[in-house]
Amino acid sequence: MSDAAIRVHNLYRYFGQLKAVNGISFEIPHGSVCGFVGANGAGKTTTMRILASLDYPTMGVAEICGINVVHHPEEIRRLIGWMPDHFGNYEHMTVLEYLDFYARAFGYHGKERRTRVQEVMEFTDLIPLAERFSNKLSKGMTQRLCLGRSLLHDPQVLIMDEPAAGLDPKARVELKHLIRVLAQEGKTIFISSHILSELGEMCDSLLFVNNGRIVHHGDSESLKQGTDAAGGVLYDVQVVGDPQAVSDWCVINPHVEFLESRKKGGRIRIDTNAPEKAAETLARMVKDGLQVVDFHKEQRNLEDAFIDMLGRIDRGESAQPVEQLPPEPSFSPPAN
Ligand SMILES: Nc1ncnc2c1ncn2[C@@H]1O[C@H](COP(=O)(O)OP(=O)(O)OP(=O)(O)O)[C@@H](O)[C@H]1O
Repeated sequence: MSDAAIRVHNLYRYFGQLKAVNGISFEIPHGSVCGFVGANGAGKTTTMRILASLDYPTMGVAEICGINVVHHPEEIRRLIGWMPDHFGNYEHMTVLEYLDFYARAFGYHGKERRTRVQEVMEFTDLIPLAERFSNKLSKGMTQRLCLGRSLLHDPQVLIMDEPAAGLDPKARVELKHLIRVLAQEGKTIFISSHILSELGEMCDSLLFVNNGRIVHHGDSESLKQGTDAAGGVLYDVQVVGDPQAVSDWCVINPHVEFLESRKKGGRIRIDTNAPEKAAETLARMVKDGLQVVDFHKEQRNLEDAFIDMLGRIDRGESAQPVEQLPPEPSFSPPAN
């Protein structure tokens, strides 16, 4: 048995001929924040719904804290907080009534119920909105209400499907702050989003999915510092004196290409990822008389790195889907 908070092993979900989830495997350790990224239709919601025990896989295993989501859905619903991408709220029900209703549904009574609702409203800053009708909230307030609802039973694992979609920048910052606080409290958070730069900031790891398969699982740095489409690495070089010296030097040196001028030097491309090659290039520059004051790998943003990776996969080049693990026994969903 795995001690991961979330474990998915060779998971498949077919809708007729469509392979929405096509053999994915990953583990997310306790207390970490993992971003789930992919284009529209990549299979994120389907995977999350299976983890939330709202759908059955065609084949494979999904576990939360070592508990199988298909075999023990009731236990899973105690362990997880589920924040769907769309959620319904009720007309003529205030924020307070709404949360109180769900607290009852979770089985809380009397003082304990009032305390839970109060704590959640404080955390999500909903107290000033307690008497507001829940269907008359802004998108940001609605998301805070949805987060509050998912936290009522103090779940260990939070599964959030596109929580930042449609939020203005201020509401996004507020949501990010709440997620950070929850992470500091030790909750495991699995969050999907299209806003890659924000995910990179708040996640310990990123899981990229494409056409139902995992294409990258690692931290955002490893993705941003990857190679370009042809395997080269980009560097920023700054020199004292004439910046033209950098481009002149590149013309007569193999394996190095000058890409564009910068105020104090230029942007160059070294045609291999090997660090020795970078060290050798820098040493040669200095030996040839360039007064180099800065020489560093260019940081690409996550969007560019992701698009680049998808391009390579489409062309059948270097990046490959993460290796598939041997299958575990499949099962048939219960008949009910
Ligand atoms: N109940 C269903 N019946 C048939 N096809 C479905 C069903 N649910 C999802 N799909 C299809 O499965 C694929 C994956 O959908 P999914 O919603 O998981 O993607 P996603 O990555 O969450 O996309 P988005 O970012 O647009 O929400 C899509 O092609 C979708 O149309």
